[in-house]
Amino acid sequence: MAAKEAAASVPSTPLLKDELDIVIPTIRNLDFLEMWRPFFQPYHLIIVQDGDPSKTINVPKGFDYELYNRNDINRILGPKANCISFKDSACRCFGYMVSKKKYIYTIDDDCFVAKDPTGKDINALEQHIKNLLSPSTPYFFNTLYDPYREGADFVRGYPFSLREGAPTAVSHGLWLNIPDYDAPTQLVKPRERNSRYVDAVLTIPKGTLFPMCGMNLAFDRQLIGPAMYFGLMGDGQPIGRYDDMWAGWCIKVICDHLGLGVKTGLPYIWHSKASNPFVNLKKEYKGIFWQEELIPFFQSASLPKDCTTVQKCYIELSKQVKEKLGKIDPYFTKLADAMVTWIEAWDELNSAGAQAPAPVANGTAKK
Ligand SMILES: O=c1ccn([C@@H]2O[C@H](COP(=O)(O)OP(=O)(O)O[C@H]3O[C@@H](CO)[C@H](O)[C@H]3O)[C@@H](O)[C@H]2O)c(=O)[nH]1
Ligand SMILES: [Mn+2]
Repeated sequence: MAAKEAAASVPSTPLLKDELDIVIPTIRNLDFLEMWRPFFQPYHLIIVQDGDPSKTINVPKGFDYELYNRNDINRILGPKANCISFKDSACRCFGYMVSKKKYIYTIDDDCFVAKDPTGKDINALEQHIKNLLSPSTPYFFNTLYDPYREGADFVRGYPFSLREGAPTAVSHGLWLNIPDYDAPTQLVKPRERNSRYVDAVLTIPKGTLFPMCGMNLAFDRQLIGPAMYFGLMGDGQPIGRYDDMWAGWCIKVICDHLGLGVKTGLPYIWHSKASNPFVNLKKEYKGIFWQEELIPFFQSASLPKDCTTVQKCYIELSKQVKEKLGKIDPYFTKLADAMVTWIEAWDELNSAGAQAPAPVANGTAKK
């Protein structure tokens, strides 16, 4: 292909430029954005500042963003703000709620641009968009992985009636360098680094749960946004670092019920900072034994046919959480109530004609 033709084939406008927000939870600084600038600059950022709201977070020049700290969250949500975690990366879900876009990409501030085996910088956002814009295959496993990818297809024996696939709701990316291990594994393998680049995108089959990591995650906010609640974690809560796990179990049950797909695999980011395993152990401790009861709950959870919207599914799930998990610990009764508060707040902010949140102290709300 001649250079001129090649240049013409590259879309001049980045994909979904005005339909996607990038949500970043932070207690640190945002210098990591410099490395992402070529890929992120065209997009609008929603920064959720955790911790001390009086601290000023400096956003590198040239980025279009809005920033919310705890005072903003309290001001916008009022009493409902108690469903948004404090001093935990779970706070990021506030960004999903205030966004007005169809798609969300969320990334941690210690995640950098990784290189593929050829040494080329990976545009993680572009790959997530490709994952979200192509169908998933939750009903029948394609052994040649993503059949919609250039140079692949459905293999012999794949039912033609299923080749249209299902709409993709979630794209779950992975990490080179520091893998997302739990504290016990971090303690046993402190020097383990992930150097294995697997060039594949897989649909997680219907009926199978997975441990969703919020570090490098994209989703279709219109298809599954109201279920992407990251729970009650951090300050004042008996558990931490199960924010994304909780959300992942809830969204997978709902995606399976609504016929939506969840993909995992490419893209990779470079995860640079290993959080403290001893601090993590304290945060995770209860989750490590609770999850032995949580997983069977989600595996057997079923939603009635009249749950035809994400909100209805989520409210029904919260009822089952209260009824079946409340006996494990009062925390789950509190969490079930917070799930309802989250949906109420979501609907308040996202109902037709809802007022956009007032401009924020640190940033320049662009809405
Ligand atoms: O109290 C806090 C702590 C952190 N953040 C911001 O959240 C992300 C992740 O923080 P960090 O990189 O320190 O933690 P990890 O252990 O690597 O996080 C992964 O584990 C899960 C924790 O729930 C989560 O899925 C992953 O993110 C950074 O951007 C911090 O600045 C915060 O907002 N509040
Ligand atoms: Mn990290």
